[in-house]
Amino acid sequence: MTAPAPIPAPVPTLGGPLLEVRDLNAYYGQSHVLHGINLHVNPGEVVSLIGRNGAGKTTTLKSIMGVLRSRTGQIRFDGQDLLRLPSNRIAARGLAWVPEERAILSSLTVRENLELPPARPGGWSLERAYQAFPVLRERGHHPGSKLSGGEQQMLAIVRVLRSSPKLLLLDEPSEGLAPVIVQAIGDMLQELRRDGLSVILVEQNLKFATRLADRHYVLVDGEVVDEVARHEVEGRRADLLRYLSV
Ligand SMILES: Nc1ncnc2c1ncn2[C@@H]1O[C@H](COP(=O)(O)OP(=O)(O)OP(=O)(O)O)[C@@H](O)[C@H]1O
Repeated sequence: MTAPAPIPAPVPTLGGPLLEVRDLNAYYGQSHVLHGINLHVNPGEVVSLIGRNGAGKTTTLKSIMGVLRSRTGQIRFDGQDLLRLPSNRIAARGLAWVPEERAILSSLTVRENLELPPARPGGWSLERAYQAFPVLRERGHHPGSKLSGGEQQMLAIVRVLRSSPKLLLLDEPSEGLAPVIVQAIGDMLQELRRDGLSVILVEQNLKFATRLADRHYVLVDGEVVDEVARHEVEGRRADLLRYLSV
């Protein structure tokens, strides 16, 4: 058996980060949930947001995507401020979000889900999607509602890759899935990483997150309280586990 190819480190660019979030505050009505989040994602980097339930990970993704509009601060992507753009224009700039609830169209078949909307230039072809997850070809005529949780997650991810995003936002892709499916999704994300796609990965599964991410931001009560780089993970594993334990 040959050893897997080493994953190249992301190439630092002179152009600065792809995404830069500064002093992000977010609100649900009167409830102030994010308290000055600062984070960035460099081109080709996989960054994780980790933290307990309710720490603000999903709210950070929703704020970046403009799905939650009640927010202040700065969100710069590819040099442009996203704060005032509606979510469809944010998506059109190359950000793709796969929410925790795996937004697929449950009444449409797998194939219809993949074909709607049509692939953009540089996006994944149907063939590439089927090569990554052959089960999607086998289930091509099944409605989304009849898929297992793992199949839904695979479909949700490859569906957004059809639009050729520059930054992929994944919310707990491993949650509730069997180890073999988590492994398959992790392998596919490694492939995307090798291709240079930038990713923000929200995770509570530390093993999954540390396998993939170059850096980890730890969120507690709507604030980033720590940042751990890949090379620091081994020495700081106890801290990371403590941040996640209830
Ligand atoms: N729609 C909402 N209305 C009001 N408060 C909300 C809403 N969604 C989330 N919250 C609150 O905002 C805070 C942050 O929640 P968020 O979902 O971002 O956390 P999380 O870190 O993603 O955790 P989880 O894994 O549980 O989703 C929590 O206190 C949560 O109760």
